Amino acid sequence: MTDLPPQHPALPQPRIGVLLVNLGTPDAAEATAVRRYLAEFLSDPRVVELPRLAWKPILHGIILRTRPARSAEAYRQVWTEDGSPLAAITRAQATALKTAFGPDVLVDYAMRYGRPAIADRLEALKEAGCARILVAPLYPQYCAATTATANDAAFAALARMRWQPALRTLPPYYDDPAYIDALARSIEAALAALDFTPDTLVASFHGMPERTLRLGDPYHCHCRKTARLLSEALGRPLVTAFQSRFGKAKWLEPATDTTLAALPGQGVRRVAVIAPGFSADCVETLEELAIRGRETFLHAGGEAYAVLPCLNASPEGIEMLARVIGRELEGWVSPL
Ligand SMILES: C=CC1=C(C)c2cc3[nH]c(cc4nc(cc5[nH]c(cc1n2)c(C)c5CCC(=O)O)C(CCC(=O)O)=C4C)c(C)c3C=C
Ligand SMILES: [Fe+2]
Ligand SMILES: [Fe+2]
Repeated sequence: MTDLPPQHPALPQPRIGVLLVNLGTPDAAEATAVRRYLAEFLSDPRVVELPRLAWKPILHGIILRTRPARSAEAYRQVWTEDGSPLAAITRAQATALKTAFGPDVLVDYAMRYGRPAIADRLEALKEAGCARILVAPLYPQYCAATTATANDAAFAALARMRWQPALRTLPPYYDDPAYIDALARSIEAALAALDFTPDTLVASFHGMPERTLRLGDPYHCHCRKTARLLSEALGRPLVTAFQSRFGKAKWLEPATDTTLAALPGQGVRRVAVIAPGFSADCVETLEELAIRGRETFLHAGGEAYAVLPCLNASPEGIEMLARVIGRELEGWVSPL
C-alpha cells in the first residue's frame, strides 16, 4: 500500500513566459496613492541603503508627510487617459512583444512597486503552464536599486512555490549594438522632426548616490559607456548628466538641472535632451525633464528646448527588445 494520492495532478503542456518588469508607479495621481507607492519604494533596502533604524523615522516622519503631495502634482501634469505613462507604455510594450514572439511565448508585465505585482504575474504565468520564464527588468544599465531588486522580487516569489518554473533573467544591455542602434535611429528621426536645430544634445540618466559607485555598482560605468557608444553612432558629442537627485548624500555628477542652467552661459542656446536609460517615458522624463528642465534652461537664457521620446513601444524599441530578449530564450525556443 502507498500513501500517495491515487492520481497525480495532470501535467500541463510546458510553455515559455516573458515577464517585463519596470519600476512601478502610483495607481492614481493623488497624494494617498503616491504615499502608498513611495512607502513601498523607499522602504526597499536596495534603494535606500541606510540602517533601518536611522531611515525609518526620516521616511515616515518627514518624507512620507511632505513628498506625496508634491509628487502627486508632478504626476497630475503627465497623467493620461490610460493612467500613469510608465504603466501605459509598459503595457503597450508587452502587447507589441506578444505579436513579435508569436503564440509559443506568453508575454506579461509587472511592476517592482505597486501593481501588477511581480509575484502575482509569475504565479499567473505558471498557472498558464509556463515551465520556463524569463524575467526582463527593462533597465539597460545595471543598478542594484533597479535591476537587482526586480530580480530579488522574482526569486523571492519562486522561493514560496512548491513547483517552481525554471527562471532566467535579462542581463543589462547598455552596450548592445541593437540598443545603441535603436537609440540612434529613434533620436535621428526625432531630431529631424524638430522645428529647430539644437547646438547641443544632453543625455540625462537617472542619478544614484555617488557612494554606490565606490561600492562597486557598475551603473555609472554602464551609463558612461552607453553615452560614448551613442555619441559615436550619432557622430556628434553628447553632454552626459544625472537627474532626480534625492536626499542629502552626494549624487553622481554633473546634475542635469545645474547642467541645463549653465549651458546658456557657455553659449548654448538650443538644446535637445535625451533619456537613454529610461525604457519608457515617465514622470522623470515628462515632468522633471520636459517641464521643469525647460523652465530651468529658458530661465537661464536658453532659446529653444526639446526632450526627445524614449524608445517606448516604438517600432525601433520593440525590435530591439525582441532581439535582446529573444537571444535569452535560445535553447528554449529556436532563435527568432
Ligand atoms: C532608470 C533607472 C533608475 C534608477 C537608477 C533609480 C534610482 C533611484 N530613484 C530614487 C527615487 C525616486 N525615483 C522616482 C521615480 C522613478 N525612478 C525611475 C528609475 C530609476 N530610479 C523611474 C522610471 C521613475 C518613474 C516612476 C513613474 O511613476 O513614472 C521617484 C518617484 C517620483 C518622485 O517622487 O520624484 C523617486 C522618489 C532613488 C532614491 C534612487 C536610488 C537610490
Ligand atoms: Fe528613481
Ligand atoms: Fe524626479
